[in-house]
Amino acid sequence: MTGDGPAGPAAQSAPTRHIVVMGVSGSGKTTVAEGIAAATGLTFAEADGFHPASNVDLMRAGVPLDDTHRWPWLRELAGWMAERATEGVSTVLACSALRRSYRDVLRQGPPSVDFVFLDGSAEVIRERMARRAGHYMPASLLDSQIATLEPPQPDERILTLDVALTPEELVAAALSGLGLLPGAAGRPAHEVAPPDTKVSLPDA
Ligand SMILES: Nc1ncnc2c1ncn2[C@@H]1O[C@H](COP(=O)(O)OP(=O)(O)O)[C@@H](O)[C@H]1O
Ligand SMILES: O=C(O)[C@H](O)[C@@H](O)[C@H](O)[C@H](O)COP(=O)(O)O
Repeated sequence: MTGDGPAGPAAQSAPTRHIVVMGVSGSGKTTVAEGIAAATGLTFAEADGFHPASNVDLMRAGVPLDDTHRWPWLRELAGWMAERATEGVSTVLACSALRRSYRDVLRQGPPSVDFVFLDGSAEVIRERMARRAGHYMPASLLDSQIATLEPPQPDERILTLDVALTPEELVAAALSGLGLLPGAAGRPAHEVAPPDTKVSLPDA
């Protein structure tokens, strides 16, 4: 049987895209990842939803996670992306992915992963966390998130955006920088864009 699975014939030819919007807690990952999903049709997931209750209980109590708490969670996220890839489904994930080694675990999932890093002033982020209602993550954990963060290394070729931009500006910059077009459901820009469309990636 070919071409009539859940993903349809396109899944046989077009590679899927897998975007991870990364950054410390409160940097706007969920907001931007949801915006990318809304604009493109990529399937959205929130990495927070993959944490076991024991991890959430720690964070709620103001205790930072360590590697032992994160490895199984990261492997599960990589597996989720890999499963979607086999179904021909492109994805966008909001996930802190603070360390290079964490990002490397995610890269072991689907055939390719593109990261967008939301970077910016701790004070702006702290203020947003303090105002955010109904989230388990206390603003007091921001310092440990910043201490854990390993900013993207040049060879990772990660698109970095300033959290000071509006959500709309961030989503537009992400779509452009990633070569994603509205409604394209993650197909590479060269398959859907006219030849003169400008797609910018960070310098290698
Ligand atoms: N670019 C932005 N400008 C202003 N407020 C933002 C922006 N991005 C997110 N927010 C707000 O900041 C808070 C944290 O954003 P959120 O998307 O939950 O971050 P994260 O998923 O990284 O923890 C939320 O209340 C959200 O509405
Ligand atoms: O690895 C971690 O320490 C957590 O994943 C953390 O980075 C994450 O940010 C929290 O789960 C809070 O969730 P928000 O990022 O949505 O605030």
